[in-house]
Amino acid sequence: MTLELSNCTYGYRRWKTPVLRDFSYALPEGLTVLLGPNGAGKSTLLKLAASVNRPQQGRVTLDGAPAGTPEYRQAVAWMPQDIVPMPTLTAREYVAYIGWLKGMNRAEAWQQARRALGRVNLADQAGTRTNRLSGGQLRRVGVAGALVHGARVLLLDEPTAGMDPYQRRVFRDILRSLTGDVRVLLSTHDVADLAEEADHVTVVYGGSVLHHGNTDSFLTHTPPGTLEGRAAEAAYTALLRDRGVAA
Ligand SMILES: Nc1ncnc2c1ncn2[C@@H]1O[C@H](COP(=O)(O)OP(=O)(O)OP(=O)(O)O)[C@@H](O)[C@H]1O
Repeated sequence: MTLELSNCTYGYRRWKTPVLRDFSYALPEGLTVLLGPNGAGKSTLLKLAASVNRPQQGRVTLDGAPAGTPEYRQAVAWMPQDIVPMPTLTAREYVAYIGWLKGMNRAEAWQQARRALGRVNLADQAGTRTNRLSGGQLRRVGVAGALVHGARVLLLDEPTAGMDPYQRRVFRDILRSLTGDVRVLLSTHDVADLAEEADHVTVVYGGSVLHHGNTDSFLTHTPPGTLEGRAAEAAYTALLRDRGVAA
């Protein structure tokens, strides 16, 4: 199963330089962490892969089938960077609604929403309206929304932002519990937290891929003498500096 962006160009304004230009990328197996400075194009890449936005040029495909079809949307889950609460919906209704939008029937979506909320430790908030949840709780509802329909590709935009350390651990356990050929592309600024857990690391800058490879190859950028537990952060900083990026 391959999610692929081929020669994609995307800009938010026609008269401005595109954010991504002739951008090609194939999502590898397992967990890939997507890193890059603010404004590098991480969210833009995720939105193209999620078929939320369409490239002005190029193609986005899953096993060769084009993005935007119902099959594609069912196979691919996207958690946006900003989860917008819906004041009229409870956490469970919100997650079930995502399941329904992704093609589940109502009963199944309702059932799976309960399960997904349980996985993010929010079963006790299932009946709380989403506008009454804390920022971290709302992000966990977003993660539940990405899990609800059993997608084969998870695109998660800064899923751990605002989560407390315990919930970040719960989230890492969820990632580890994904079975079968589920591919995950996850953007984060919590470099230390996640990069060492990943199978692959992709670093983007200025709309291009600055580094892409398995985690070991990323960690070779760690300068000698780096404190234990700081390897990923130090590797990231060294990599940007070596490529002349002042982030
Ligand atoms: N809706 C929008 N309208 C206009 N420009 C946008 C919009 N969204 C993003 N951009 C611009 O596109 C570029 C890439 O933004 P993007 O959000 O993809 O970066 P990012 O790597 O996710 O950044 P961050 O780490 O800050 O979330 C930035 O220059 C940003 O200002």
